[in-house]
Amino acid sequence: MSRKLLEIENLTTSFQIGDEYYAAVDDVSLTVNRNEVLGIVGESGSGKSALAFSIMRLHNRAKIEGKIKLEGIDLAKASTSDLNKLRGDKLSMIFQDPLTALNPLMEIGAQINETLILHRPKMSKQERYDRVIELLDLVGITGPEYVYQQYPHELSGGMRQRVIIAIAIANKPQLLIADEPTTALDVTIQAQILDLIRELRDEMDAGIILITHDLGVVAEMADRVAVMYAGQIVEIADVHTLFENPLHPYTRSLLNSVPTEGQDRLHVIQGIVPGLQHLPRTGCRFAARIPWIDESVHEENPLLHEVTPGHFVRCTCHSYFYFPEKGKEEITHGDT
Ligand SMILES: Nc1ncnc2c1ncn2[C@@H]1O[C@H](COP(=O)(O)OP(=O)(O)OP(=O)(O)O)[C@@H](O)[C@H]1O
Repeated sequence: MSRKLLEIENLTTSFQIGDEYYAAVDDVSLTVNRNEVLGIVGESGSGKSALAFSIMRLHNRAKIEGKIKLEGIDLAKASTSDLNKLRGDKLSMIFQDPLTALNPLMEIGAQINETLILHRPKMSKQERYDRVIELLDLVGITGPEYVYQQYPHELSGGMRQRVIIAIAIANKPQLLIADEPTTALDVTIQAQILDLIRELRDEMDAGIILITHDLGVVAEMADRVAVMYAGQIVEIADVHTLFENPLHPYTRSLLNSVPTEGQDRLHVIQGIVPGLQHLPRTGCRFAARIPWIDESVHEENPLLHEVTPGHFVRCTCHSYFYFPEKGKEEITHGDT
């Protein structure tokens, strides 16, 4: 069986603002294998959630171009009824905000039960009840029989997030997308949830897309990492290579803005990701945020280059990049 689970080819997702369409995901191609966690990192507004929502086909007014093949089925072209069959079954997502993702008026057990009724209609009532209890237990909720009858507001944030995960994994998805699954949680709960996601990958041979701002989480969890900036992937590599030898100025700036022991000064990335209407659409999109780098070193139409097997970086400017705090004589690839 092929290890490739998801193959995204030249995906562009655009939103209409006024009379124009603007791409929030711009010509993205990537693969997720079975039993693999692909981390996606980037600042707010870089297009990570837009990519996740495109894979789930949850945008109702976006224009989607390109291919999103899940085990050969092109989700970009799938009908609503086919998507309804796939979502919550082969394909699942853990959303950022556990409170808004749950129905406040419905008991926890009934909410998990719903997805079983929808996708496993042949299960008996007793089998479904047993499965819900099993799922609550699996996500580390103690007293599952009691929690079954509780309402979302009666649970802590960490427990609600576990319920969301129980719903997402109820039907053993092949692809699980986790969008900032632990942002709202304290550190101990965060570690437990991440362990759980790792177990899922191994037990279900699932592919996982983990979207996060937190580079520590990525370092710990991901097998490969894609760095997104302004709707594009600017670097992709296995996790070890990305942290040991980051090349793109954006990746290096992100890594260099994380405090480490013995570091006297942090690099602050200048500016912010521009809004959709103001994104540069030609040239190196990161150029404006590294104005001390000579314009001539950017490619006119930056492409992803494979620098070593499996390590891709966009634009040739990485060869000339240095941190202003360190000075030009410090140019060495990956010296963060
Ligand atoms: N439905 C929409 N209509 C118009 N613009 C949108 C829509 N959804 C997202 N955008 C824009 O697309 C760009 C990418 O947004 P997205 O939410 O994907 O970023 P992100 O990297 O996930 O950020 P965050 O980490 O804050 O969730 C932003 O400029 C955002 O304002």
